[in-house]
Amino acid sequence: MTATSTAVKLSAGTVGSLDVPGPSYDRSQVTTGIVHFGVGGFHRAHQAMYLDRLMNEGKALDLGICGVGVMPFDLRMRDALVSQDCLYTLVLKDADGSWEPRVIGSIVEYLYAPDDPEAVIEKMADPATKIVSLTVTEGGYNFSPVTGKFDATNPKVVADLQAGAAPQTVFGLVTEALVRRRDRGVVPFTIMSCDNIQGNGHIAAEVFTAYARLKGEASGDAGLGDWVAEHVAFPNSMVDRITPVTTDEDRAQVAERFGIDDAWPVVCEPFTQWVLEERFTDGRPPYEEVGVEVVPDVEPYELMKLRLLNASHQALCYFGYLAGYRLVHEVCQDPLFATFLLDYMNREATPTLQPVPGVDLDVYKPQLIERFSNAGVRDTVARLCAESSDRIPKWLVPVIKENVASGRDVSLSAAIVASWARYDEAVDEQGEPIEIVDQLADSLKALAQQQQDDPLAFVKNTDLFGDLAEQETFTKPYLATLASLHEHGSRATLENLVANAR
Ligand SMILES: NC(=O)c1ccc[n+]([C@@H]2O[C@H](COP(=O)([O-])OP(=O)(O)OC[C@H]3O[C@@H](n4cnc5c(N)ncnc54)[C@H](O)[C@@H]3O)[C@@H](O)[C@H]2O)c1
Ligand SMILES: O=P(O)(O)OC[C@@H](O)[C@@H](O)[C@H](O)[C@H](O)CO
Repeated sequence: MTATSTAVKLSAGTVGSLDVPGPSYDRSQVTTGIVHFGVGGFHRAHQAMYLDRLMNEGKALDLGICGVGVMPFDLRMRDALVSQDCLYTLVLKDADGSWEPRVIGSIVEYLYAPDDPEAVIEKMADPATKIVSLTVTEGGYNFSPVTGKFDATNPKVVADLQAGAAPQTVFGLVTEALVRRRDRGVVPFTIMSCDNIQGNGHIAAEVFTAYARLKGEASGDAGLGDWVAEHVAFPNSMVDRITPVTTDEDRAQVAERFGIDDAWPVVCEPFTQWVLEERFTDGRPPYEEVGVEVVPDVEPYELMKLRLLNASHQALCYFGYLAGYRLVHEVCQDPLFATFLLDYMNREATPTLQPVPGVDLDVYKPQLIERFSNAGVRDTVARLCAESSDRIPKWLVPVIKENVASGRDVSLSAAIVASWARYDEAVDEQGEPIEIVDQLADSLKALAQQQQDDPLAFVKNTDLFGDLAEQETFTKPYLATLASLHEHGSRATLENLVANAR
């Protein structure tokens, strides 16, 4: 879709003339101090926005962001950002239909790694770079959710480990930069994960150290893994802001409402939260001055967010899709679904949480339903159904395992897993095909299709579920829900689950 003819192409030259707030700082004076892998919607709605807030106060101007993409998909982001001097419009969409725009200027350069891996490595090796941050999705960490160990058999990792290979992965690129810093006597940067993974800093430490050990072994640099483990900081963080995929309609609306021709604006909800562990090797922006909670221990916040918000997203998406919904707010404005979500949160997620400093869960949980119900955001059920094999094992399976181990009921969590298994049969309740978007789509569909003969086939996948298929506390409600989904459909199944929970 092309922007309306009166819209002005966003650029360093035009930003000052727009009728929308933008950088009050001189971007030509901003230098790179943060390298970020995975510049998608979320990074631009969250970390880059917080930094822009600081820059608007005249701070952190030496900590501008250099975005890096490693995936083919990132070519589009490179072209979009480079065409507009890395500026973009961030639009907060309120439930009342109002839109609040701001042009963000904290990303100052963008490198597409396959174009020039050496440039990316040297950017990170530069002593001016203090932090390498990541939003590379749950799958980007390349670890088994069951064992927590790095997958050294990934073909791209295997290729990066070859002597003399130009690195393609975030592991290969980052490790080479760390080697250069070590050899040049430069303090290592902090690796700051901003992905939705419990203990994201611990996991980042695990996978980057594992890669460094393998690289060290392959290149005769035996101490490399230990050096990374000892000298690199990996803060944990809890990150939160619902950021749906930008649509062509969003682009057209940004042009029409604000007169900005922006190749890739970002839209999101007004709510934002970032709780960050204080653990950095070489300083950090004074994030606490712009609303970030910097704390010694992030774990209670992470558990709360991943098990209440993210797991609830999975709780609503398959049942919602099967019931005919395509937009998240429509699902959550349906009282049956809202009740089911709150039942899951109260009965099964909450008993696995720790006390969360400063947070009243009785306020937080209904607030989630309100956020999900924001009709302005137009988040899609499809976004939540995608890459489920990276999400359910990391967010919901730990809740189930903890409850099973403590002898508590898991009926609702088991039902959510059953709804995923039913969804992955790839045919909806009207007999129409469902497109399963998942890197494991083929194997998941094959398992789901076997469940007419073997109803436990899907959950016998031990890579995703460990030994849950052998736990009767889990299998009993799982089998009951799966049978009900086949026999009565999504809505009637939910009605029954909700009634039984009373
Ligand atoms: N969208 C949200 O509401 C939201 C909110 C909180 C946290 N997050 C976190 O941010 C992540 C990204 O979300 P998004 O909305 O920006 O998605 P997105 O699809 O817009 O961007 C994802 C980015 O990750 C990159 N990526 C994917 N796999 C990779 C890999 N193996 N190696 C390197 N880069 C890889 C992609 O190329 C892309 O640049 C989520 O997976 C989640 O962990 C998202
Ligand atoms: O982006 P993912 O894959 O981590 O998960 C999908 C959603 O649950 C997630 O993006 C939420 O919208 C987000 O975590 C809200 O802060």
